[in-house]
Amino acid sequence: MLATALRKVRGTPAVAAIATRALSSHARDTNTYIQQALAELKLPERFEKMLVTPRRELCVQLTILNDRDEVQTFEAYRVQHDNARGPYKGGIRYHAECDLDDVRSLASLMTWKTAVMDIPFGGAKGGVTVDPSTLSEMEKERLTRKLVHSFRGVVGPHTDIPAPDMNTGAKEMAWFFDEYSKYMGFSPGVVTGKPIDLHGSLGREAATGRGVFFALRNLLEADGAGGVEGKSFVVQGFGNVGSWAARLIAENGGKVVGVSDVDGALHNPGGLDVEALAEHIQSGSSSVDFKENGTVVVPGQEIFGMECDMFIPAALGAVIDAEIAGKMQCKYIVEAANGPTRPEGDEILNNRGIKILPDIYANGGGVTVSYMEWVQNMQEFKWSEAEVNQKLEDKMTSAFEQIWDIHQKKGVTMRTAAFMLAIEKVLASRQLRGFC
Ligand SMILES: NC(=O)C1=CN([C@@H]2O[C@H](COP(=O)(O)OP(=O)(O)OC[C@H]3O[C@@H](n4cnc5c(N)ncnc54)[C@H](OP(=O)(O)O)[C@@H]3O)[C@@H](O)[C@H]2O)C=CC1
Ligand SMILES: O=C(O)CCC(=O)C(=O)O
Repeated sequence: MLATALRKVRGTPAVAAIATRALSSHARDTNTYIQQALAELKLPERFEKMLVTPRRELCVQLTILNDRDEVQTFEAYRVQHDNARGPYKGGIRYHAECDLDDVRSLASLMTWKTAVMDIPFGGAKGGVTVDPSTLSEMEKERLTRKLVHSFRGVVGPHTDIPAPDMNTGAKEMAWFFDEYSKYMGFSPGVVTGKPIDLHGSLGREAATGRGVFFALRNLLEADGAGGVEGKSFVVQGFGNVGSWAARLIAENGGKVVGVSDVDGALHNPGGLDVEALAEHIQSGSSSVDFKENGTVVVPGQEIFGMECDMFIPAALGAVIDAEIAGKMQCKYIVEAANGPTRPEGDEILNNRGIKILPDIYANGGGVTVSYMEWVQNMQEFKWSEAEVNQKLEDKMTSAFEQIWDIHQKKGVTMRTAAFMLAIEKVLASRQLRGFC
């Protein structure tokens, strides 16, 4: 059916450059990757505009009273990119540098990610321009509840389902669920990534990092490089995603030789004690105060030049530009972060023979288990953690096999292969629904 659907839309001139006029770097980068896949698919230009343009963008001002009774105002965004395959889905980020362009790009990536992972959702993303470290717990709660007040008309269990992203987690999702339920009645399915004791799913907290682990293991095996054991890894960002990925790598015999966060980077060619580092950070200490034989503290930017088998960006987007790409000393990059590699960096890495497993697959474990949480909420049952992890592993493997197959058969990068897979699925749904 997909082949028929696509045959009908082919046959007109291949895509030309898309209009990037109003876009700054993040959205333009994502659109470049879409263009590259569209060119391979030889799809007509008219689809390009439709695929890159979000369905809806909501920009609001959130005003709260801070703990000193002063008025504080924050910009917040929800971009709903595409819902052809199901309700919009995507996290909410709290970050000082988050802006509409950033959220636009992240929302688009969600559309392709849910399609690659073959879960019945579309793509959206939310963000608040705020440095959460400057807010107290009470202020963060007020801000989150205000966000629900502004977004409640466009989100819902069958409409748009938010989740955690950078600097948000189970606590924020609990406030979100509670506030939304005040307006709309009991609605656990409005948001995923909730605490286990409040309709969250077992396995969701670790899911993105666990998915990254399955992804990298699949890549090494398919590429004939063997297993994780004995290989060296560098992880940029040691939050939810980076720390879980690093833990699973270490648990499976991999050597994590470098990690970084906002405070700086740690380097230990013999392999860091990841569990001890995670406990150290969890206790409120800075990563750079971690003391271990053989571990040295270096400036954060040095993480990119560390020698390793595999580099895992797990922090912000757009960190690997042309200059950084020229310095990297790894064989593989597995994109745990969203949008970490800029197109000019991507080209250099491809030319250097460094293989990149793209974000829209590599970090798809989070939204996949979010889908499982939503299913459990809607059906009012609970899967065990082992069941969730097994379903996640199956999904990660099945998506990988499809990407690898396109990569091998068409001779395109894994990024282009993943976008090709996703675009075909979204277009087929769009066409079957009548392009409305
Ligand atoms: N959470 C999820 O389920 C999913 C997340 N992602 C993506 O994964 C990435 C990480 O998200 P997540 O782990 O949830 O976020 P967290 O907020 O839990 O962690 C982010 C980490 O990145 C670090 N960091 C931030 N800025 C820098 C910097 N300039 N240099 C080095 N490290 C930095 C932070 O350091 P510090 O702690 O010092 O602030 C922290 O360790 C993001 O790109 C996100 O979009 C993708 C799919 C799902
Ligand atoms: O869990 C989700 O629904 C979305 C997570 C997310 O924002 C992402 O995958 O980037």
